[in-house]
Amino acid sequence: MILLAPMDGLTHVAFRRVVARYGPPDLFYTEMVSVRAVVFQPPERDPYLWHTDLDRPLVVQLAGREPDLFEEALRRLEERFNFYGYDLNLGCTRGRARRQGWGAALLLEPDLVRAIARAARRATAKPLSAKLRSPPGHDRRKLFRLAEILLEEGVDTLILHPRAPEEGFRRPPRWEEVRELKEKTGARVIGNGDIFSPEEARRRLEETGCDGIMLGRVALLRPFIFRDLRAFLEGRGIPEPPPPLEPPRLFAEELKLLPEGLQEKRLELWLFWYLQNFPYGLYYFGKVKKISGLSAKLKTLSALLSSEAFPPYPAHPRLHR
Ligand SMILES: Cc1cc2nc3c(=O)[nH]c(=O)nc-3n(C[C@H](O)[C@H](O)[C@H](O)COP(=O)(O)O)c2cc1C
Repeated sequence: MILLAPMDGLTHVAFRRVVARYGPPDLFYTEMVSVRAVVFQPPERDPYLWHTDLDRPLVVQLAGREPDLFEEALRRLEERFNFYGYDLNLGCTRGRARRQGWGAALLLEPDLVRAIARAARRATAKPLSAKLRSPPGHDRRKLFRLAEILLEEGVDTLILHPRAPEEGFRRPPRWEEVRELKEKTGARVIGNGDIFSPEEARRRLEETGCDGIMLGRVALLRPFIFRDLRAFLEGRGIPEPPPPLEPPRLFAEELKLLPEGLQEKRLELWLFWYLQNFPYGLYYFGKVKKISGLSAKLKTLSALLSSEAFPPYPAHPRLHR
């Protein structure tokens, strides 16, 4: 199983459709959606939940800390849409999540995790995953205990990004924890973290015996990675990359699905990552950011990228945000 990771501000419907047009993963994930927003606003009008037939099967990732809000949010989503499944965010380390005590903050609250998983399971019979970071200090005992709790409460897939919250993206992920989690639980385990090429993807699958991998930033740099990875795993070799201007053109077309007020910001957020494919990418990004308007931005990009080509894999982002 190859999954597209949830990424805040980035894995919206427009981006997912670009990915789908090149070659889809087995499962798409939305960016995280707050349970509070789902409960207190009309979900149909929430662009973070918009989706189409192309970006399917789609899992909605939910973030929050109140079990009753998880339950109510899931009921509302179940009544209105036909998502493939849901995911509980137990890994986000961003400021908002830290301040409000959700995401990775929940790794230290096993009783609350149990209550959330139980409430979620009451509200849906669909596939339910939980995406975790390793607990602080890479405490294995805590990791296995959390896994046990989640599985007891009916979560069917564990997705592990084996970095502790305090590490941000600084230290390499400890993939041996993915293998141990699989061995220890026998559950469906998906590994995530620092896969930047088809070769690395295959190595992680082979080394850990996990059931699948989830790709995040490499998909921002190469939205066609799922096509490449599938071809590579099937022994067909990696196809030629598209011209560098093609993904931004497709992206700008698909952005029309989002509210107008969001389109330019979303293009910028993505270009910050995408342009890191190229040695002077951050300089290009600075130039494009200064120009206002979608079509003016594209025109500038077209000049900047006209003599660029994708370097071979691995596609490493040089900077984080
Ligand atoms: C910009 C950005 C936004 C992210 N937003 C989310 C999110 O909404 N929910 C989540 O569970 N993880 C989020 N993550 C973490 C990714 O899903 C993933 O676990 C992490 O990037 C490691 O995978 P990678 O090395 O393949 O990028 C985010 C990561 C990045 C870089």
